[in-house]
Amino acid sequence: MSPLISIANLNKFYGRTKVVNDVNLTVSAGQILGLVGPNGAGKTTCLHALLGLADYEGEIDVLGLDPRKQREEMLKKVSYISDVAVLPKWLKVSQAIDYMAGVHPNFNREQALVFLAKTNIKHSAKVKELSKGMVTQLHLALILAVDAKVLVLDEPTLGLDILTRRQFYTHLLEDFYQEDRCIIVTTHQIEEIEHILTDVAFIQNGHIVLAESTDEIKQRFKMLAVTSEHIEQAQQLNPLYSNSIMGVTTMLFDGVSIEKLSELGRVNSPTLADIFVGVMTKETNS
Ligand SMILES: Nc1ncnc2c1ncn2[C@@H]1O[C@H](COP(=O)(O)OP(=O)(O)OP(=O)(O)O)[C@@H](O)[C@H]1O
Repeated sequence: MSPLISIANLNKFYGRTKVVNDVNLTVSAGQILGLVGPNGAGKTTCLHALLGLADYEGEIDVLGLDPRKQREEMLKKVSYISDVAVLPKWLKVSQAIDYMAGVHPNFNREQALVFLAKTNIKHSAKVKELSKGMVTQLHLALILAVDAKVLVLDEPTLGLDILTRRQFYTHLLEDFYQEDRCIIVTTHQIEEIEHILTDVAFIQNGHIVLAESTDEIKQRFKMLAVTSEHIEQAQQLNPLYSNSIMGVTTMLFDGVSIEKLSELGRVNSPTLADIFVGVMTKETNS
């Protein structure tokens, strides 16, 4: 089955500065890809290219369409929540729903109402009367009720409290995710979305430094709590990073067998955040 999104040799310059550097990525049905990178790495720029919001060099195919030339057609099947999502302050919740039902051919009013019923948002309320989290929930209700094959989320939970952030990702899985759809999500709170991701791409300085399924990544990387007498031996296996706190040294390894590491201490599975720090540290030092 061909991917729903295919990005090939994507480059983007602002003036003379290259901010996206030869990015290649595919996302297939059923995948939830986390695009993770430090500030200014190029995540939003990649997403804007994908949505036809920014010009670029390279080839992007979304659902068989070219975002530059067939944007209107593409947006019938693609939903997007950006980190700067705003809704007009004077708009009533009921008007927002009517508006979406009027303009979007694939908007499902019933689904939006079901979603809103799970919140404290009143239909008669104006956007200016809602808290920041409620505005995001309203936005989410509107977007998730669009029958889209592709959902693009750029820091969707920015400014929300931890309970609302958790709720957001639970709703995403329960109310949107299906095997025939895909999601691309960027976030700095990688630990909060780790459990929902099927795939991860780490990006630094516009360049993809690691792109794999979360299963493969968990196989590849191992965390070792090294016993003191084995620290030198462990160093020789080239850890991505080494950290000593209160007399315990932990090291992150890429591609070293569990058997070998077990001889040197206790082996654990690192979190994606650990791996991200390790890979970024290695890239910065190399
Ligand atoms: N309109 C613009 N004009 C000039 N440079 C820009 C513009 N938009 C983004 N950039 C630059 O492109 C680079 C990538 O920015 P981008 O917003 O894609 O990063 P990001 O990974 O999304 O960052 P963050 O996590 O901070 O949101 C940055 O160096 C930024 O300064």
